[in-house]
Amino acid sequence: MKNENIPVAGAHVKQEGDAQQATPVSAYQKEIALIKVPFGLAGARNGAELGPDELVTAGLKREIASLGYRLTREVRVDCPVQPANVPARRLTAKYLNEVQQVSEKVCQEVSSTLEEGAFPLVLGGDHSVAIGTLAGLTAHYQKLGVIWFDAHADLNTEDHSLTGNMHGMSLAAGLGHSTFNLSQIRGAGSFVDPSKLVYIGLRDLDLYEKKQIRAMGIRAFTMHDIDRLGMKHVIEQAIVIAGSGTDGIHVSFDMDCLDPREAPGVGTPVPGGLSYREAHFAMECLASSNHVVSMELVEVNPLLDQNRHTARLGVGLIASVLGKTIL
Ligand SMILES: NC(=[NH2+])NCCC[C@H](N)C(=O)O
Ligand SMILES: [Mn+2]
Ligand SMILES: [Mn+2]
Repeated sequence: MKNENIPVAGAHVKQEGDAQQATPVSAYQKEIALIKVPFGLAGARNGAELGPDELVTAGLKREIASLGYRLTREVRVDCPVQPANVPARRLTAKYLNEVQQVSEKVCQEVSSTLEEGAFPLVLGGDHSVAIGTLAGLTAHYQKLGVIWFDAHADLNTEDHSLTGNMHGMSLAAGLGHSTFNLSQIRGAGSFVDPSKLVYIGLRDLDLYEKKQIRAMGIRAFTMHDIDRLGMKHVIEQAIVIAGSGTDGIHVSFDMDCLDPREAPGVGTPVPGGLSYREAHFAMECLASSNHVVSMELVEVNPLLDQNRHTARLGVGLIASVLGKTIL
């Protein structure tokens, strides 16, 4: 049930020779659904549940409108919050039931958005919200490419996680490695194809995750690779890997891929991350590739932020994916 009118972001990016005025585009390219997921129980610290509202306060809707997109739906997924003084039920996968509930709701919203022909923009929340996003996307797209911007690989399973935090397990669920995986989510499609998955920004991996990346042959551009090759080469390669022979690219953007000096408001900061321009440049290249079919931006933690810096940066990066250019 592939949508013929695949809504791609940035389709209106001005090409050389275009008139100065914004180029009119057909409506389907310019429809967007905002799916807010205020869920933070699967993260390492409190506060990621405040991310969606913070991004809106930082001007997200204004930015979307000024790029000429019509907001076709705006939903706030009803998410469980931690009851006071009740300990997590399991240590191997904390708040598993809650993650499952939220994943099903996110899956439904993403599916409906795609059926309507709009572009899903999912706002986390911690990175466990990606499980629901991937579930909804795979239901719609047979061959999904994924570019995962993150300091972390989020490949842990219940048996291998050292923390029990499920935001570190979302891709294991997407690939079908963990016991809790996409097949347990009502409405989900098939697992993500590891050969169509690309990491960008990795620099903090658990031993099991390193082994998995090697064993599966997953393409991973670590910070070392970005230093060595430059973001231009990295993002171009990533677009080829995730974009060729697929129905489109999903951009899963964990704000902790950025250097903590740029994005202090994240729950699991790791030094030595992407610069402001590296991140924007990658988003701009994704926009002009015309391959991006959905995006999620996660792990904005307003409680740890300074002057809304991280949320504002997040809004800017979303704008770049949606086609905002400097000139
Ligand atoms: N989405 C994230 N920020 N994930 C961080 C995961 C950190 C660590 N690898 C863990 O499994 O707990
Ligand atoms: Mn992550
Ligand atoms: Mn991360």
